[in-house]
Amino acid sequence: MGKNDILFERAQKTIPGGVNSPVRAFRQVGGTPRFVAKAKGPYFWDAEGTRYIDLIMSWGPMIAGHANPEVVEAVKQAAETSFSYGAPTEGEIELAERICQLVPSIEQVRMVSSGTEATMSALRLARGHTGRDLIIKFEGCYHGHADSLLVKAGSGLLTFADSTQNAPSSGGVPQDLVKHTLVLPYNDVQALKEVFVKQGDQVAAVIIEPFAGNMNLIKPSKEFLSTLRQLTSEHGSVLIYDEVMTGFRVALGGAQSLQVITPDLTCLGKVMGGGMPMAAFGGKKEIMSKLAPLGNVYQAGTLSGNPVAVAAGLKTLEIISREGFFDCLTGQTEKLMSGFKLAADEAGVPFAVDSVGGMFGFYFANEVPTSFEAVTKTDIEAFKKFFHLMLDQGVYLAPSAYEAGFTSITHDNGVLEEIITAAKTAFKKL
Ligand SMILES: Cc1ncc(COP(=O)(O)O)c(C=O)c1O
Ligand SMILES: N[C@H](C=O)CCC(=O)O
Repeated sequence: MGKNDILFERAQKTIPGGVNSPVRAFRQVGGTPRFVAKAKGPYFWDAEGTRYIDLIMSWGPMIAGHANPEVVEAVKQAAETSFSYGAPTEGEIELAERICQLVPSIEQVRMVSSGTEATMSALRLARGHTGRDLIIKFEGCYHGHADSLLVKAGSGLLTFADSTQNAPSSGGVPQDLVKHTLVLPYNDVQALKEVFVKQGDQVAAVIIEPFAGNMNLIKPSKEFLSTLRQLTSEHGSVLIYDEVMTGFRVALGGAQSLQVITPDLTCLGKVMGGGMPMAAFGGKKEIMSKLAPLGNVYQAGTLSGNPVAVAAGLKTLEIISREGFFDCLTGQTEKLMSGFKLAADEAGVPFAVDSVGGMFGFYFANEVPTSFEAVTKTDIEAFKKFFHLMLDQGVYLAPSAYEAGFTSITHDNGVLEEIITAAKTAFKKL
């Protein structure tokens, strides 16, 4: 029994399932989760001292590489002055100003401590603003674990719940609570139009992952997005871009800058906190001013705008704003995916790849899927084998075929070469 097994056994005694977030438990792929001891750049080392190339990067945040020296220094300096005040700081203003500058659809922003809080608060705000109850989400999208969003949800829910039913994907969520949540297939223009014809004047908000990353990576069509923007505008519904994953990861201005769509509200998280518990939601001033203490929509948090997280976030945003950062990250991610594709082709394995900025998806299928239904038809058994063959060679992929992958600026050519060499071996053994 190795140290990881020993730790997993020990963890399961005091932590449900041995993990503090379900997808870490390797439920889809089987085997023992790696317990991380330390990380640097594109690598982490587990409790047994084995080095892995990390292609999850904390599920997105570590875009500047693990333990980036500049971010570490900023955090150290902030920590010297206390970890939290529960009172406003100048750093929060700087971060808010920076976010508004980088994502122009955001005129005002409120900071929270997790992506779940961001989407939950954005929905409450949208409902308060419109005076309507109904929300629309899309199949396979995950927006955190707020009750009303746990219907046909992606990410970990796809590996342990039946997310095909129009019922809560989680126990403990009353049917009554999700009756105000309508779920539509991603990329289905017709379904969207039909709902708006019938119930458009009841829709408070439509929330979407603008590049879905919680059912592997699925991209929206241009027509789908423009219809979405048009219908929500026509019917006075709030369009919420959940950019917790894509914000500051697919491009400096997020998915909305690539798609040239202006949402009413945007949710951010992950990269904006540089790996610290930090997230935000923001958008039109007209809507944001409905929030307490100005308006009657209540939202609060003891640790919101935490100074140490703000320092990590500000430094990370500074790093990713440097010239060439996103060109380099995007190029490296594309190179990684074409390396995978070539290796699969050489081995005669049906395989498709996609990427945007520092986010990627690969599929054991002949073509890139465009819906949740299509993702479920990919060869999950082949994925599981591939995952373990890569892990055995020191490459750490997301332990589920329903998650996107993430690179960082430290995934340089040498690192890519090592991953692609491992992939060649893995495809040959499949
Ligand atoms: C698109 C999206 N929204 C919301 C969340 C929830 O964020 P958090 O895990 O920080 O609560 C996540 C990730 O978990 C996500 O990927
Ligand atoms: N897919 C999730 C977020 O992006 C994975 C993170 C988690 O829930 O632990």
